[in-house]
Amino acid sequence: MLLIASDHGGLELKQILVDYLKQQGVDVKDLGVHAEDSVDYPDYAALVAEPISKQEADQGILVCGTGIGMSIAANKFPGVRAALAHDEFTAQMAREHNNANILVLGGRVLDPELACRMVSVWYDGAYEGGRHQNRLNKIIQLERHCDADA
Ligand SMILES: O=C(CO)[C@H](O)[C@H](O)[C@H](O)COP(=O)(O)O
Repeated sequence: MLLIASDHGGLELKQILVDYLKQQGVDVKDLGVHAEDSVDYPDYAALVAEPISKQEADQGILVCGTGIGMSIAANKFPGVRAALAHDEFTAQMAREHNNANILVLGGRVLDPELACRMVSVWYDGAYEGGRHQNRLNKIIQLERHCDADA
């Protein structure tokens, strides 16, 4: 199951991505927004990031105007690796090197066709592990360190 959510700035692209993912046969759960009224992106980042942090879901997509706010908010959740991608290369690396469990996109910056291709390379890609796992382990250590200081 792939979770997806946006704020109002990402609504249009999110709807395109939901349709695209369904066409591709992906089991996608749309957690909103469903209207153009102004909302606060941290509320929607949490709807996707919290279940992933709790290991109740594996991966998700977040969309806001630039992708910046959603990335900042989602990465507050332990175990979440939310990657803001701008093109096919960064989306591919987000999977292969960072094993990003959330892909973040900017609805006001990306061409929708490009965004669909980015979602595909990330979703269908494979994490390379190896030297990259050492780095992800260090991120886990950083989370534990911050937890211990709290
Ligand atoms: O959080 C953001 C930027 O980092 C998102 O792009 C938001 O969608 C954006 O800030 C919303 O802006 P608005 O003027 O309230 O529509």
